[in-house]
Amino acid sequence: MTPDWTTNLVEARDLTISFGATAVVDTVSLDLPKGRITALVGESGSGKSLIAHSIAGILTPAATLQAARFGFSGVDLSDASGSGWRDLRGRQIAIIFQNPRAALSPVRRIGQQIGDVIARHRGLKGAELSRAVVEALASVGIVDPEARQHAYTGELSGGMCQRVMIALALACNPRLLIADEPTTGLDNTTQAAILDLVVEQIRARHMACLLITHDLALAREYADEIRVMHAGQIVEEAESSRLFSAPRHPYTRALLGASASQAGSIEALEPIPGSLPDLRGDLPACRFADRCARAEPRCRIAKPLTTGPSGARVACWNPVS
Ligand SMILES: Nc1ncnc2c1ncn2[C@@H]1O[C@H](COP(=O)(O)OP(=O)(O)OP(=O)(O)O)[C@@H](O)[C@H]1O
Repeated sequence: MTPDWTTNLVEARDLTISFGATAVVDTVSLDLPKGRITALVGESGSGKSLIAHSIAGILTPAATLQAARFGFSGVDLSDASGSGWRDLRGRQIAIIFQNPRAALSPVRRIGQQIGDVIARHRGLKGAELSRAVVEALASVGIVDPEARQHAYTGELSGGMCQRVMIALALACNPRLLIADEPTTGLDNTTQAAILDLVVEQIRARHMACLLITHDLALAREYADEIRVMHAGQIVEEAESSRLFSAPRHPYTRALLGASASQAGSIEALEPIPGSLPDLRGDLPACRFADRCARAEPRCRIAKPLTTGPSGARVACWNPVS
């Protein structure tokens, strides 16, 4: 199929990321549509951050990346020397991480840090630059931005630092925001405020957003689309409302059953059987097969991808109907 750049900002087909002979991300296909939030969920170690890093261009050089297609609005993301790559990584793709305090300089005032980015990307100077800095801080809900621009990160709360990170990320009007566990470590109220802000900005700017999280409640509340990862493979893809009301892959079911927010009560919590497989070993085609009560012999040989009537896709021979 030809890429659909009117709908999607990023299209990956059969993306594989390996360390030596070990494929830690295995033939993943992922689209990031404009104006929508796509959440990548799964247990720790399932490959979520490596996918984010590969899109952002910050994948460790120790990793090898292969893909049938890996593009951003027509620019090849796998070709670091290609034209457009530098502009893409510097301007059009922004990433925010957990622990914003570590990503910001402790010795420069926050207004100066935002000013540096705006000056570099938009070429503003003097009064125009000062105005843009204050506007950037105001747009992420920093109260009294005129005064706050002079603060150092040590004088701000964790939630305020994340707002500053978001202001920095959005300062050059990127088209894609990657949010990698952006609210881990923040209290519930601050978490909600930060994610409300991210959603508001994504919608207003018609950006695409990749939200990486292990928190299913958060994905359910804020994402439009969910992609469920297990051991480097995407096992189910669906709109958020559909995935949570009718999960079809046995792993998705197990993940929901093991989540305190989704199980309904502590008594109803059920641990996921087994653990993530050792990716260095001999793996079945479906990497969940050894943990799955519904596995069949063919699950070890091939992994299907079937599309249901709602458009949801499940990589399973024997999905829950
Ligand atoms: N530099 C590296 N060398 C070898 N293996 C690596 C390296 N970086 C990551 N991996 C492996 O790749 C797999 C996926 O890691 P990744 O960080 O993407 O997972 P994740 O789903 O984001 O987990 P978490 O939620 O804990 O961040 C893991 O098995 C990890 O051990």
